[in-house]
Amino acid sequence: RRPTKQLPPGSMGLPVIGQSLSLLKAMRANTGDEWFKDRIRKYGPISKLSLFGTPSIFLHGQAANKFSYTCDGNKLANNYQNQSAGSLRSIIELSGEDHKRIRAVLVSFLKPEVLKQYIGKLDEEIRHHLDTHWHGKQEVKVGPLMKTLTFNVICSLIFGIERGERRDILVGLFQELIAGVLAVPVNLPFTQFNRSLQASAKIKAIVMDLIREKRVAFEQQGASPHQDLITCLLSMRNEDNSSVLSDEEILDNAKIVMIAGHDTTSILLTFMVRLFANNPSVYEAVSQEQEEIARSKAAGELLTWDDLIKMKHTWRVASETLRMTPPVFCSFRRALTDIEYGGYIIPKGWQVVWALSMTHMDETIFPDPSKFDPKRFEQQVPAPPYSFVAFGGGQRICPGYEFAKIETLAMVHYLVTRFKWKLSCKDDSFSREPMPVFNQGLPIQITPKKSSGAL
Ligand code: HEM
Repeated sequence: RRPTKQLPPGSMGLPVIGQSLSLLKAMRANTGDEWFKDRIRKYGPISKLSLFGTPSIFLHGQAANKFSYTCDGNKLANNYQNQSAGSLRSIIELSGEDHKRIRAVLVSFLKPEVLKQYIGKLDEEIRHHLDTHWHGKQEVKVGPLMKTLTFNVICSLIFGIERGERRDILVGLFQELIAGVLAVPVNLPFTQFNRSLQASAKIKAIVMDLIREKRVAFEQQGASPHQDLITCLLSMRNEDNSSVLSDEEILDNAKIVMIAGHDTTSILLTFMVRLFANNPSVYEAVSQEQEEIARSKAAGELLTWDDLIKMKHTWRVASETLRMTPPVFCSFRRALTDIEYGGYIIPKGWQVVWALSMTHMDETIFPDPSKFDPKRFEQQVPAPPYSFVAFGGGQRICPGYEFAKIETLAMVHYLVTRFKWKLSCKDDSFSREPMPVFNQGLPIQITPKKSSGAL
C-alpha cells in the first residue's frame, strides 16, 4: 500500500506553546500516562502536536518503540535541547560513527568483566554511606540520600574522584543542574534556570581542573588510560596523534554519564524503599533471599560478584518496579529527513515523542498491568522485544544496565539485612520533572535489625 504522505491527525494547539503546558502540568501531577492515553483515544497511535516550540509526532506501541530504537541514526537522531546542561557534543547528541566511537569507550568501562573489579569499592561506598547517613538515625529522607549515594558511587567507580570536599561540592551542583532541565528558560537572578546555569559553570570549572590533573597523570606520570573514564577519553588519538576529543567534549560526556548514571538508579532505589514500606510481603521475600546470602558470609566480609548473581528474586522485584514506574518516562528524537511511518509522513526537523511506560501498562503484553507481580520476569518466554523498555533499546540501549543492576542489588542487600522501616508521612506521591521527584522526599522511620552485621 502506498503511504498517503499525509501528516497524522491531531491539533497543533496554540502558537509556540502548543501542548507543552498541559503536558508539563500532567507530568508534575503524575498523570502523564493519562495524558498520553487521552491522545491515543482521540487520535489513535500516531498523532501530531506541538511541544516545547517544536512541531512533533507522538507515537505509541511496541512497533513504534521498535521503529524509534532501530531507525537509522542518520534519519532519526536524539533531540536533547538542554540549554542549562549546555551539552551539544556528548554521546546523547551524537549519531552515526561519532556516537558509536564514544559509546564503545563507555561500554568498555561498563561491561561485566570490568565491573567485577569494582565490587569491593562499591561495597565499601555503600557501607560508608549507611554508617554516615542511616545508622543511629530514627528518620531519614530517602530521595535525597539515594541521590547522594549513587552520585558518590559513580564519582568513585567511574571517575576516580575519591571522598572529600570536591565530591561533596559536585553532588550539590549536579542536583541544582538537574533541577533546571525542565525549568522555564528565564535567566533572571533567583530563577531555577539561572541557578542551573550557575551550577553548570561551576561544574565546568571543577571538571576542567580534573581533566588537567588526569592529563598530567597520564602524559607525565604514566597513568593507565583505563584507570578512569576521563583518562580514557583524553587518551583517544587520531592517526596523526592529535586528540580525538576536545576538553569541552570530554566535559560534556563526563557530565552526561554523571547525570544518567546517578539520577536513574537513585530513583529506582527510592521506589523500592517505598514499595517495601507499603508491601511487607514483598519486603519479607527479598529479605529472605538477602539474609540467606548474608548468612553464607563471615561477619564484615565484602559482597562478591557471585553473591550478586544469586540475587535473582531481588532483581525481578527491581524489574517489576521499573516496569510500573520507569525513571525515564518519554524519549525525544528528531527527524533528519522526511520519514514515512505507518502510512503518514514525519517531516524533516519534526520531533518524535513516545512514552516508554505505555507498553509497560499494555494488558495484551503484561496481563493485569496494575498488579505488582515480579513473577512476570520469571517467565520462560520473556516479554516481546521492545515492550519492556525501561533501559531503552536498539543502538542506544542503556550502557549502564549492568552497573545499575549491581549497585541496586548491593544497596538493597545492606538495606534489608540491616533495617526495617515505615513511611513517616502519608504523602508518598511524586511528580515528574522530568525525572520522578517525591514531593516530601520520602521520609521514613528506620529501626535497625537485631541481626544486623553493623551493630
Ligand atoms: C535504573 C537505572 C537506569 C535506567 C532506568 C536507565 C535508563 C536509560 C534509558 C531508558 C536510556 C535510553 C534513553 C533513550 O533512548 O532516549 C538510557 C541511556 C543511557 N544511559 Fe541509562 N539508565 C540507568 C542507569 C544508567 C547508569 C548507571 C549509567 C552510567 C553509569 C547510564 C548511562 C546511560 C547513557 C550514557 C545513556 C545514553 C546512551 C546512548 O545514547 O547511546 N544509565 N538509560
